[in-house]
Amino acid sequence: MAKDGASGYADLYESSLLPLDEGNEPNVYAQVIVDVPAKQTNRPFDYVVPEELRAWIGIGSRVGVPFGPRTLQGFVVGLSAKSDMAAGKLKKIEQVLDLVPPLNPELVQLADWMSRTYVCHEITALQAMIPGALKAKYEKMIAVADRPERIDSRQPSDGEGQTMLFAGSAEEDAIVAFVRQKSAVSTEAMLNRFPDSGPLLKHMLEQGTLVEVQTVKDRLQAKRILYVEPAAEAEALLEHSRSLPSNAKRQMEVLAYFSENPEPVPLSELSEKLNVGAGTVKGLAEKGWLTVREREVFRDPYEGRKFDRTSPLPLTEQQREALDPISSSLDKKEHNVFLLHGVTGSGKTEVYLQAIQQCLDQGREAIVLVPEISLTPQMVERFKGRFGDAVAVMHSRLSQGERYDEWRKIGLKRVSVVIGARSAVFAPFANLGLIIIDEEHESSYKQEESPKYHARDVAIQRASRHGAAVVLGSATPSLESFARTGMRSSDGAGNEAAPYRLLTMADRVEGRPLPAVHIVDLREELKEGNRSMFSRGLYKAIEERLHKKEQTVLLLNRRGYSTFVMCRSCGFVVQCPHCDISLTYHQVSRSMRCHYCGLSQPEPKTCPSCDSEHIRYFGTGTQRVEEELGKLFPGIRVIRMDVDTTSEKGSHERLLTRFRNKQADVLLGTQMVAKGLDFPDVTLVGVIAADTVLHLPDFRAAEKTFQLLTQVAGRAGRHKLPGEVFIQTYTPDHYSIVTASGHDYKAFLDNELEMRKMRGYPPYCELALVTFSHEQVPMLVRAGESFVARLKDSWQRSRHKTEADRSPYDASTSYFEVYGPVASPIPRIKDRYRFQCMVKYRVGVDVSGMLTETAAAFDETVRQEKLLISIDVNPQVLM
Ligand SMILES: Nc1ncnc2c1ncn2[C@@H]1O[C@H](COP(=O)(O)OP(=O)(O)OP(=O)(O)O)[C@@H](O)[C@H]1O
Ligand SMILES: [Zn+2]
Ligand SMILES: [Zn+2]
Repeated sequence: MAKDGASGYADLYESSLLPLDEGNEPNVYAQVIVDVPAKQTNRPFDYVVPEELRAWIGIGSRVGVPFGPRTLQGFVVGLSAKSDMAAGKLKKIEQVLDLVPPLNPELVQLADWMSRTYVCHEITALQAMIPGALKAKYEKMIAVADRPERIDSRQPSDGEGQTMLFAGSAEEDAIVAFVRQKSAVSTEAMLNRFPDSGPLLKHMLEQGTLVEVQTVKDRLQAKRILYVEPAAEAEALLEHSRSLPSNAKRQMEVLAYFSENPEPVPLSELSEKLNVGAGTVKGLAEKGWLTVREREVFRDPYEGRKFDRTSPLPLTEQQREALDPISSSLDKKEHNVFLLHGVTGSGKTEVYLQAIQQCLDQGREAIVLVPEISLTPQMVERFKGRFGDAVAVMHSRLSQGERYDEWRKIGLKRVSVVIGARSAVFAPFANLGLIIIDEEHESSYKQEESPKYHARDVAIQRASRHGAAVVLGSATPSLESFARTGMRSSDGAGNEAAPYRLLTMADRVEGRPLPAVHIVDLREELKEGNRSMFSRGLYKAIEERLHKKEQTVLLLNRRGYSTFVMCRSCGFVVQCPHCDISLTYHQVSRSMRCHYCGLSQPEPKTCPSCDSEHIRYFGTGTQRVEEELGKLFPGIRVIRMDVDTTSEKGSHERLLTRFRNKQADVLLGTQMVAKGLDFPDVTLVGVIAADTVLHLPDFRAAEKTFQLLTQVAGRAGRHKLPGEVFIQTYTPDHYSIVTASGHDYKAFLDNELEMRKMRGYPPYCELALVTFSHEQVPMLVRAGESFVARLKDSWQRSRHKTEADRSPYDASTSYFEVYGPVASPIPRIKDRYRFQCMVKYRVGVDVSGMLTETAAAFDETVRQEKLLISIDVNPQVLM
């Protein structure tokens, strides 16, 4: 058959299978990505758009399409007048799942970009953009075997059998008519209608008169409730009322009510208000005096909550200087990325709010991303307080229904601001003006499962297509972002064109001072006989707060719990001699290993540095801290906030509200207590052990330590009362701790950049991590080594290609190294061993392309040997 598109179209006209009218609309074909995340299906398939569905199908529509023997959900990613496929092979779209496409052309293009950038299937990217409620649910239904429609390449038609179709009994005819009328019927509905038809149905299915089809359903429907409204004017209602028998008191009351309140009211509300049953209302509806109808409602997670309206604050000079460039970028509808570096309490939120106001005034829309953990009522209040019902809120603690409804408000244009965690970056706005990412340094903006995207990069992609501004805000910007504000390119870091613009707010509002920070050397405490987890300084400070009725925040970071080995006498941490990261302790083998180079050595009995015997793996739990607080300060009221106490829905908020209402003296917790909280009476912050993050086997360990300490310190003294901070540590001289105590981001940056440059880590290069897992180690080693060899080979080939047309002076970007394979830091999960290799490269190298190509060569092994290969471009977690 003709491959050429035009003649393919002509073929269709002749084809008896697809009778098309003359003078058709041009968009007769749809390109559909189907819901099968596999390499073979990772491309659009052509389908015919039937005449009757044409009005409903657009780019971004969800459809049900026949695929092999099944019906699958798919996304329409293109529409065209031509198809390269042979006409006889094309099937029709069976269903459209939404009246309005849930995605738009821009998001569909974004999915394509994501699949190429993050090495994932396009369907995986598309699915990540819609709420869980819209993920496909498949249901078996019965349909009439409509031969012409069902004929396809797999099922050559010989015309036989069709003539037999209606040669059945009267009951068979009735069944066929019934099914035909409904297009498809569930077995259940069928047996309801024809109670004894079980055997006949089976026979009809076997015979081929009926077929079993699979249809696509939503997991969740929009919620509908019954509303009652008057069907006549007030006068007429009262007249009807007078015509009722005198004992129909209830009915009279209802009519009287509607004569005064003509607006529709939910049936349940009416029943409650007037104390009448549904029967009374039904009686009146049957008389034609009232109308009862179903209406869609939104499940509102903030229903009944009042948000006091706020108006814009007069800006401080620093806020004004930060807002101006954003403002003029919005004015020009230019795409720009701003990095707003503002110290804790400098009033970044007010800058966001006023920028959003301007964006809304332009008739454009805004997205605000915040880390899940700081999506507290306090944060929501600030946005709802300023923009009221124009705000939708999306976070994971909403029920699936609530999430779906908040999301639907976007498509229905009921809201123009979305505030949410990572996935809110996909809010299907069509006219975006501004995307704000608060606490931009947070690693939770990176999704750890496929698609392994970073919300910051996705936001910038989207904004560039909309001519929108992006504001990345933080008191402790990530090194990667800061580098993009224009570090000298001779460093090799950042782009010469400085893709981000830096905006700085160096002071807290109203001249409030940053808190005074004390570093406490825990080795000294031990020397002086204090074996408690509280230093004398911190102890006294807590005691003082209890006395003054002020509040304390205590941070205990449990990340890295028990995994590194440290000397309690001198603070020495056992490190890899080749990689400058701490070795990870393995309890089972009592050994320590390096996860970058594979070095392994036994656990030391004494400290290699000071010979002390107090060397062991390190860690403390929040529960133990709570117990000790109770012992030291009898009667102290502690709120403990960690994974154990916050697993229940709403518990996080409840705990914070209790703390805000001063029902506790101390808020003790993990990283959760470090971010975004703004409580006026918190004047003391204590960090139990600052070292826990510092020694993680992660090149970002120092950066994370600095960020965490700066953020948690920033909770103290944000209002009238001045704050004080105690950082307890075994490594008081580490630059991340020293610079954090001085609130000195620049000094930290200088130190850290030096380190990164020396060791070759971002922002001096980019990373990609490939993790292999399998039940058997030899298999892994073989696969890993062969993967690395192929990848290097792919690089050699592509380098020769690109170097041919590069000027001899430009060698700077040509950088590509592969390290490993070595065992992963978590060497076994669920009985599968894990190996990894790390790729270091510079921007300009198409690492995603090379990884895709290399991985493709392992398809067979992956399938036959159950080998798993996971690719993470720009990983945040190296485990
Ligand atoms: N222009 C202003 N005039 C008076 N008060 C202000 C102004 N701007 C902000 N504030 C107040 O200053 C406090 C700190 O502001 P905000 O919480 O926005 O800081 P932030 O920069 O986001 O800090 P963090 O990074 O610690 O979250 C808030 O209580 C806020 O209401
Ligand atoms: Zn020691
Ligand atoms: Zn090493």
